[in-house]
Amino acid sequence: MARPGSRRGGGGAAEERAPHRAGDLPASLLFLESPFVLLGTFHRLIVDIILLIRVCRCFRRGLKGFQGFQLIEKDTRGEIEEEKKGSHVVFERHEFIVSKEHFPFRAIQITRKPPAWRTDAEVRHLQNRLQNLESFRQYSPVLQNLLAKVVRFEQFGRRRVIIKKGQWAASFYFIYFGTVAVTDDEDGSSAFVDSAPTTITSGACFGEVALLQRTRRMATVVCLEETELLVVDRKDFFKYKLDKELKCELKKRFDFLRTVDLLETLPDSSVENIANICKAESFHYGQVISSDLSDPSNIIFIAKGVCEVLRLVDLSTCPSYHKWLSKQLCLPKQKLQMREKRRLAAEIACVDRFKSTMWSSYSRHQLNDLKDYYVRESSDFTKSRKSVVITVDTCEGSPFSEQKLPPPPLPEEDEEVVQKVVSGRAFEKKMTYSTSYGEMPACVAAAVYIRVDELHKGEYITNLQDNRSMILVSQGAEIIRMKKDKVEEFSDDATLTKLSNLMIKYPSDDELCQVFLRQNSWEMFKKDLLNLVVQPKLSKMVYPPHPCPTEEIYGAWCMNQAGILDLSALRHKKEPPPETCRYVPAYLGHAKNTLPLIQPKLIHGINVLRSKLDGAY
Ligand SMILES: Nc1ncnc2c1ncn2[C@@H]1O[C@@H]2COP(=O)(O)O[C@H]2[C@H]1O
Repeated sequence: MARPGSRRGGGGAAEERAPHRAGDLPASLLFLESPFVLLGTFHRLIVDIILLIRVCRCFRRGLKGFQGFQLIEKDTRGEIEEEKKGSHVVFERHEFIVSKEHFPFRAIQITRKPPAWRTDAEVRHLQNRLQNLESFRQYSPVLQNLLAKVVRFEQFGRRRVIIKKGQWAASFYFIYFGTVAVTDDEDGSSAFVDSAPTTITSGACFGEVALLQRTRRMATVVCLEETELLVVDRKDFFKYKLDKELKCELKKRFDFLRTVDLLETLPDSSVENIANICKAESFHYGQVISSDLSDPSNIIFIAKGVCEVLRLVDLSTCPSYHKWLSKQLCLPKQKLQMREKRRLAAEIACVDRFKSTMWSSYSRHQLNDLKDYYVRESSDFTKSRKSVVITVDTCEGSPFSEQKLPPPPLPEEDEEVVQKVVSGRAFEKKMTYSTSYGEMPACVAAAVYIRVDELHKGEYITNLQDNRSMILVSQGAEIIRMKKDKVEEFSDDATLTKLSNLMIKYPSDDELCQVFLRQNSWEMFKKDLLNLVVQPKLSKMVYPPHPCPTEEIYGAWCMNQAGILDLSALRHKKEPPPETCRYVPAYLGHAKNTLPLIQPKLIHGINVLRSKLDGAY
């Protein structure tokens, strides 16, 4: 039997005749045969494999910070955890990223299966998960089940274009997580420069128009952030009659817009076009619909329910507040005796008589000079009213500053100081601010939300006369929000005139402040009256129905936990607790780009020193 080795030399007699010597072998054979060369090659191979493993590990670590980590199989995740145990302690980013808002890992696994492979239990699981989506919830349970059988999961990063304007439609989308913008350009770049782009957020759906009307895409849809979508492909869209549901939705929007007085002169086709380019959004009670209504390019229609327009009024910029405060802070501590009152009245009458005598003693010429003087004074006063100058009280012990100096510039390198200013801590204790009514302690700088308007079904809001930021809050409403130029595109002359003439004017901050102060004193009176009537009955009870508030309910400064600024506490010169800062600092729109001059506290009411109501009975 021929041995394998015998064939290597080519067989033949010559091999037998002349045994091989190393020098005679071909180079390739030499290479194979040398154990050192073999070892070297093996070593290189091992080094390459180790390098490859390291690179893969780096990639996997990197992926964990990315949401796509969810797409890595579970076993791989386990492996990574194993590797972690031996390595340094690292920040587990995915622990924080995977939240209930993201599409869960198990649901992703189900959507990755072809529809035929999904079990009933898996379809039910998916259907339950999709209940988070407002637009999905509206469908009948049967349709929901059918959709759960076919949806695909897709995840895109910021700036990724999902739908390109002008292309034929292939899919319909539900947003599970994230926000997309609708733009008119093809690459969606305008969404990142537009201050208020048209957005669609989680829970809503898009991409139905081109499918329903069998036309090309009417707009580009681009991701504003990392976005998770559930996709229904064209064939499933028609197979499960999703088109019927969406046509119903479109009809509802059309019916509503038909009732809006602004669009009453438009033909049905134009209203239908407008209905095509908008979405109805539902908001629960108390949810903020828009935190800044000042953008004139948007228009919001109230399709259902009621919305409130709120204004966060910074009382520390309102002259009426300072006038009111100056009166409150000068209130006599004790109730005046009758005799004392008479004496004061007599004094005032004396002063008045003296003044009137003086005025009548002036000549006409002198009176004119005086008038000039006062006009100049009052114009200075108006100027000073516009800007509240803040002064830092440098003298220890005194809560009120005598100097009216501009605030000293902050040393840039002193980060701690900057931090303090930003957080509002720098304004504690030592700060006063000067107003036309004198120095005010910073602790009375307060801001309050005031309702300026209420919008009902069929009403709309746009074109605010001034650019103060207003907040729109839902009272359980459904709204339709769109760009004004889109409405204008389909409008006739009558509608355009109506739109351009529309100017919504709300009272100034100072007027709102006056309303607040009036309401506040009425609230305080009601409270006092209630105490007067209810207290004697309560005192007869062994246990009060609610625990009585103690001194501890006072947090920082003179603000209690119910958000009532207590000026009577300020009069008693109660020392504020030093470092505790439990009040809510108000975020004011006008201070967006600057450091806050003064940090107002968000309050609900003001408590002042009041005389007892006992005498009223
Ligand atoms: N103004 C808008 N507001 C909300 N969604 C819109 C608006 N304009 C277009 N869309 C959606 O963006 C989608 C783009 O593709 P379609 O035209 O298929 O369907 C469109 C609508 O679903």
